[in-house]
Amino acid sequence: MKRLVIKIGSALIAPQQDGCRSQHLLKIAQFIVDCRSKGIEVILVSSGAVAAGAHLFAKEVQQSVAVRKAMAAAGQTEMISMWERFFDFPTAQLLLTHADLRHRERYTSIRETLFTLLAEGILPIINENDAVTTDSLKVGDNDNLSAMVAAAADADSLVICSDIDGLYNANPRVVEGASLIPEVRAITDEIKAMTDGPNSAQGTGGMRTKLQAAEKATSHGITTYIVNGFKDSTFRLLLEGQNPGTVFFPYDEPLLESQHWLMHTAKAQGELVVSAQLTKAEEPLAQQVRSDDIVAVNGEFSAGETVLITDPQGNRLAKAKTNYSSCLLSFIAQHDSGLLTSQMQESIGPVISQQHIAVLEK
Ligand SMILES: Nc1ncnc2c1ncn2[C@@H]1O[C@H](COP(=O)(O)OP(=O)(O)O)[C@@H](O)[C@H]1O
Ligand SMILES: N[C@@H](CCC(=O)OP(=O)(O)O)C(=O)O
Repeated sequence: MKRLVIKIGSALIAPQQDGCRSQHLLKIAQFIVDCRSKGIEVILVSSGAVAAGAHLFAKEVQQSVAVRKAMAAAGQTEMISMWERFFDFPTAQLLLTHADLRHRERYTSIRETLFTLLAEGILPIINENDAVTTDSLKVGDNDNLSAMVAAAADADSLVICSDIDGLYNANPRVVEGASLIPEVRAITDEIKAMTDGPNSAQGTGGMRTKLQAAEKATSHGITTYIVNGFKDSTFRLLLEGQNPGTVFFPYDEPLLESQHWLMHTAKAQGELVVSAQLTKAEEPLAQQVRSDDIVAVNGEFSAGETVLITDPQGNRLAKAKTNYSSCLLSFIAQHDSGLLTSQMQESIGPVISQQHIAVLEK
C-alpha cells in the first residue's frame, strides 16, 4: 500500500444513533496513525453524519427528506470534531456530491486539492454533502463515493469497513450457514446475485453498493477490501499485509484515468443512437462514429458533455465526451447530405475523439 482510502460505515460512528461514539473508532484512528508512520498516505471517507445528528430531531420526523438533510448538517460537525480529537496532525474536510464529481472541471479541482493535502501530510476526511443534494445530484452511498474518491486520488488500495466480516455467498443475516468468500478475482453476475441491501437501521447500500464500489475501484487498478471494522484483529492483519475479510483483486489492465471517469463517474446528459453495422467493424468505435452514422439524438447536451452511445436496439455501447452539441447533431441527422456532414467533420473534427470514449462491457 502506498495510498489508501479507508471508508467507515455509519454503524461504527454512531452505533446507537444517538450521537457519535468513540468506542469503535479508536482502533481505526490508531490504524490511520500506523499507516502514516509507515509512509502510507491515507484518505478517510466517513459516513455517519445522519446517524450522528439523529438524536437532535424527534423520532416521528426522522424519515422526512428535509429533516434527514438537517440531521446530516448537524451530525457532520459532531462527526468531524470527533475524528479531529483523535489526531495530532491536521485534518481537512471535503463534502462532495455526484454533481461535483461528474463535472470534469470540478473533478480535476478535487483531485488537485487532494494531492495538495496529501503532499502536506494533512488527512482529508470526506463525506457526501447530504445537506445540499437531491436525488439527481447525489452519489447516494459512501461505498460508491469512496471508490470514486480512490480513483480521483490515484489510490492503490480501498478498505471498506463494515459491520460484517466481508462478502458471503448469501446474506448471513438472512441465510444461516452462509460462508465468507476470501478472494474475488472477477465480479461476475453470480457474485452479484449473492448480495442484497442493508440490514441495519444505519446502513445505506448493504453489500450491493460495496460490490459496485469494488467494481469501480478494481477497474482502476485499486485493490479493494471489505472488512469488519468492529474487530481489532482486522487492522492488525491489514498492517501485516494480510487479508482480514474479502479482497477484490485489481484488473490486470486498468482503465486510463479519463476513461475510468467517463465510465464510472460521469453522468450521460443525452444519447446518440448509432447504426447497427458500426459495432461490427474492426476499427475503434470513436473513429467509426461519424455524424452521418447517427440514427437519432436524444436529450439536450452541449459540446464537451458526456453522452451514452447505443445501437438501435437500445444496447449500451459506450460513454463518450461529444465534440458536438445535441442541436448540431440533430440538424445534421435531419439534413443528411454527404457534402454537409463531411465539411462539418473537417471543420469541427470528429464527433467523438478516441481518448474520450469508454467502451462499456456487454
Ligand atoms: N452477501 C452478503 N454478504 C455479507 N453481507 C451482506 C450480503 N448481502 C447483504 N449483506 C448485508 O450488508 C450489510 C452491510 O452493509 P451496510 O448495512 O450498508 O453497512 P455499512 O454501514 O457498513 O455500509 C451486512 O450487515 C449484511 O446485512
Ligand atoms: N452520507 C451519509 C452516509 C451514507 C452511507 O453510505 O452510509 P453507510 O452505508 O453507513 O456507509 C451520512 O454521513 O450519514
